[in-house]
Amino acid sequence: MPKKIHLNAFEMNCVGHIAHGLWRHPANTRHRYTDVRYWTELAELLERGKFDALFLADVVGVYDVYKQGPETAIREAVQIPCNDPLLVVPPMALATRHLAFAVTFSTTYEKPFAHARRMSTLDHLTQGRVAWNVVTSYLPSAARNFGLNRMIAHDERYEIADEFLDVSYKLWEGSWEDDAVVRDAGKGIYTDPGKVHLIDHDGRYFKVAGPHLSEPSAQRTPVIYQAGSSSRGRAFAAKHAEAVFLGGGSTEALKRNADDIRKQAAAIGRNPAHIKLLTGLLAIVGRTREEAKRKYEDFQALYSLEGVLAHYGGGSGYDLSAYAPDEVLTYAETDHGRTAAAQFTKDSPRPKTIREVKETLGTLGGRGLFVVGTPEEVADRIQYWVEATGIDGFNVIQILSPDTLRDFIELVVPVLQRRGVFREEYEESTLRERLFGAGNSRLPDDHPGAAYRKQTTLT
Ligand SMILES: Cc1cc2nc3c(=O)[nH]c(=O)nc-3n(C[C@H](O)[C@H](O)[C@H](O)COP(=O)(O)O)c2cc1C
Repeated sequence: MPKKIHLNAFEMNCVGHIAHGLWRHPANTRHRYTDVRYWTELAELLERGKFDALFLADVVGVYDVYKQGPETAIREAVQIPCNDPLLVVPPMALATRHLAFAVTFSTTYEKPFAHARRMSTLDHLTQGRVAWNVVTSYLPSAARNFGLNRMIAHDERYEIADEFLDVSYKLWEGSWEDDAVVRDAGKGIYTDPGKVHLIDHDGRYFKVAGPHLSEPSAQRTPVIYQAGSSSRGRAFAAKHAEAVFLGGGSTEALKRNADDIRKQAAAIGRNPAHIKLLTGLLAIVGRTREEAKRKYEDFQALYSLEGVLAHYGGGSGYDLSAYAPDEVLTYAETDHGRTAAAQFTKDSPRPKTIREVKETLGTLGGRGLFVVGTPEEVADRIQYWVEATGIDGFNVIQILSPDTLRDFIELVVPVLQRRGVFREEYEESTLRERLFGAGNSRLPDDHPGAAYRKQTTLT
């Protein structure tokens, strides 16, 4: 029985998410992102395509590393303008019954008590169809937006994230017992106070008394996504993540990271099968190879290297405008994203000049798994990558919205379904059940969050 593949749509509440410059394409409707119907139409399309979820990335600062300022990012719409990822979820949840939603929030800048209630509210409203992409953030401008002069050091951001998750688990898993709400009109008791507990967390970074303000939702803890692939990021993923969005463009790097996360998870007593591993996929599909190639040439002509360099500068910390073309890019330990910093340096089979890095970045698909072809050819590559890396699925990137996903759903999904590697129908389920099987709406017992269940004292 071939492994069923998981598919998310990789999106962001903005005009320029990844395919920079393509907002200029006449068929692109991304400028409609401020219209709620843009989102409900996308959700309905994804549900028709039987996708697992819509994954909404987010940042809380402007990309201002490239050319030492935000001008390029602003001019090129590189993740600015950009709206809140969470507020588009309720209307999409109303327009669908099965599609789930992963929203990105930063443990470096959010506060755990308010965030825990926000996520419980979403889990209630979506009947358990929500995930949280846990990020530590990598933009210095984000630090300046939240009262800091510079970013907190890279590894310390993960220390904060570890404690943030512990506080969250105490609130989600331990504060309310499953039978706390009695709603006994005769006795006038809505909730049994003996079954709602303080958490009295007093840690290095957070002090939270509790109790949680939300009653238990279908999943309690939302499905935990994570996306950082540095060594500290992988250790964090091995402890907390239920789904990891792996960076690193080559199949070798992906396999290496996937194997390492599973090995680290097993070493701390987690079943590695309780972590799904995904990566980004850029697929340009046509009914014929010629049609696909024409689309690619059409998109490449509009792809903006300046926009990509602004995006890469924020993610990696490298301002490539400051280098001569023939200089070799060498790894520098910055406090930005180390996955991005490693991609063309220590993760690259050989040193690359700035000219070569710019050529790769300026080519659509240059940074990850990329395929141009017929539906069968795209499905072939998808199955090859799953077998070659051991990953469980993909975050499908949009070039034109919604044409890219519509092409994928109308042309590639039926091939994957015919080959028995993708669902033909949804089962009634929460997102966690969809990933890990019926009856698994709550965290598995081997997850660190489960340790806070059924404890009357949570300190
Ligand atoms: C594929 C991928 C997607 C990511 N998406 C986001 C995002 O939406 N928002 C964000 O702040 N960070 C995002 N990140 C950054 C990571 O969450 C993490 O904060 C950053 O990479 C630093 O971690 P690292 O040094 O372990 O890579 C992403 C990283 C990767 C590899």
